[in-house]
Amino acid sequence: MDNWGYADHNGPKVWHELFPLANGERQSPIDIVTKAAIYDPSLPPINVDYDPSSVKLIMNSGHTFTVEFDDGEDKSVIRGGPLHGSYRLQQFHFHWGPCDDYGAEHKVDGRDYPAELHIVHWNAEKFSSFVEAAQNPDGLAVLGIFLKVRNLIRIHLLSICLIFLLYQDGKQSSFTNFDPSCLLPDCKEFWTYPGSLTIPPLLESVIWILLKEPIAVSSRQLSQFRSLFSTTETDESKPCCMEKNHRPVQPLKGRKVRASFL
Ligand SMILES: NS(=O)(=O)c1ccc(C(=O)NCC(F)(F)F)cc1
Ligand SMILES: [Zn+2]
Repeated sequence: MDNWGYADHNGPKVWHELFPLANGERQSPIDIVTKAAIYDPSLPPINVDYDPSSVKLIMNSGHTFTVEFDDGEDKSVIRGGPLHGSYRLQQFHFHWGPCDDYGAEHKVDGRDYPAELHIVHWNAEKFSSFVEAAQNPDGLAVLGIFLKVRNLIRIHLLSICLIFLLYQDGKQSSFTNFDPSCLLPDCKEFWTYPGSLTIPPLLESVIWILLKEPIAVSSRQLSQFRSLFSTTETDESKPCCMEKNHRPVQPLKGRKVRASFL
């Protein structure tokens, strides 16, 4: 179990004690002030090319649930936008809160979304492993997608939840043929800025790409996220459930946010 979490005694307010980068110059998440974003017409569109067969397993990574992919070769990649070259898909996971009113990590003009999806990629053209890439300023690219509550059931997210609900003993469960591009909204307009991992060790190696258009989930699905850990935490000594796992927004410290749209 990690020595950090989201409670008062080990949460974001005290992460700097163990992880000094918490007070660094390019920390994430941030509040996207749309009026201050700089429209950059030279930004090419985002291009994802995911191979559904590269999905490996779904696991409880202690602070969220993570769907991992085979990143041993260039099977599923993201290109374009602010990126130079292709970045390889490694995993995706979610952040949520104790209720539907907040729980996403980034904000837009101070607005909270109830949850946020992070699709994590690493620069396999420049670096030989994810961990090496994670030590470099242009090593990682995370595609951030806001979730909004609409009580139409978004079948794909539902299928993830159902799969995850099947997994019982806190171990990982394998599943095949899942293409995360089905989780993306139709509109790929985005904001981009240089930032960091939003959980310790908070490495400042992430090029953030945040899609403007949220995807819809039902309130019931979000409650499934919160309840998942309560059903799987069979060991009484561990916290009963993961009711929130989002870091507050961090100071911009002079960084510029670019927009792909006017
Ligand atoms: N929430 S986030 O910013 O998308 C995020 C994405 C990936 C990781 C991660 O792989 N940590 C393990 C590492 F890199 F070895 F430190 C952490 C946070
Ligand atoms: Zn994340």
